[in-house]
Amino acid sequence: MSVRVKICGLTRVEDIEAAVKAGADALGLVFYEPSPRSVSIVQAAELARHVPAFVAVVGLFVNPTKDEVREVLDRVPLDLLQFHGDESAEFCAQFGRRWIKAIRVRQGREIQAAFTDYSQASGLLVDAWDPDRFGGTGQSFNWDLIPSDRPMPLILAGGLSSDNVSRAVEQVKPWAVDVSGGVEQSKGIKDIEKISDFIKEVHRVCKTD
Ligand SMILES: O=C(O)c1ccccc1N[C@@H]1O[C@H](COP(=O)(O)O)[C@@H](O)[C@H]1O
Repeated sequence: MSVRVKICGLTRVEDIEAAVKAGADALGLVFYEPSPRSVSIVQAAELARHVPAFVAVVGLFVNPTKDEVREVLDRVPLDLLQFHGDESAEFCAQFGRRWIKAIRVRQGREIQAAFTDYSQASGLLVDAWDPDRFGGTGQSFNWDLIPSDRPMPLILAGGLSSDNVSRAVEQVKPWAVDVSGGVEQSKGIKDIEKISDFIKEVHRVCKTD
C-alpha cells in the first residue's frame, strides 16, 4: 500500500525544509485569516520558493471570494486548491486548477453526497465536524463512517498524529493523510521531530501492509 502525506499550515521556511526532507508529498499554505496558521500572499510566495519539484504546494481556502483566490493564484505558484468551507462545486471548478473539497463529517451519508456533488474534484478530504470551526481543530471523528467503496481519492484528516496515524491508515486505507495540529509545537509552528515521526509511521505501516 502507498499513502501520500500532506503537512498543512506551514508558516516558516525551516518547517517547509523539514517537511520536504522527511518525505512529505504535499505542503499546505492556509489563506484564511482567522486561522493562526494563516499566511500572507508575500509570505506564501517566499515559502513556495523553497519547495522543490515533485512536492505539491496546496492553497487552503475557506469560503473565499473569487477575487481572493485569483489574487493568490496570480502571485503564488499553487499546484492544487483545497476548499475547506461551504463552497459549491461550480465555485471550486472555476479557476482552471485542480482542486480538492474538504467536508466535515457527522454522518456517513454526507460523504456519499459529497462524492456526487463534487465528482469533478481531484479528491475528497474528510475532516472532523466542529460547530464553530471549519478545520484545523485537532479533533478526529468516527472512521467507521467512511465507506470503503470510493469513486475518487479520499484524503483522511482530523486529529491525526504519529500516535494514531498507523491505526488510521490500516483501518481507512486512504489515498493520503493530511495533518496540521498533530505535528506542531504551538499553533502555526511545526515540530520537526513530530513531522519526521508522522511520516515515518505512515511509511512503516504502508510497508507492512
Ligand atoms: O489549519 C487550519 O487552521 C485550518 C483552518 C480552517 C480550515 C482548515 C484548516 N486546516 C485543515 O484542517 C484539517 C485537520 O487539521 P488537524 O490535523 O486536525 O489540525 C487539515 O486538513 C488541515 O489542512
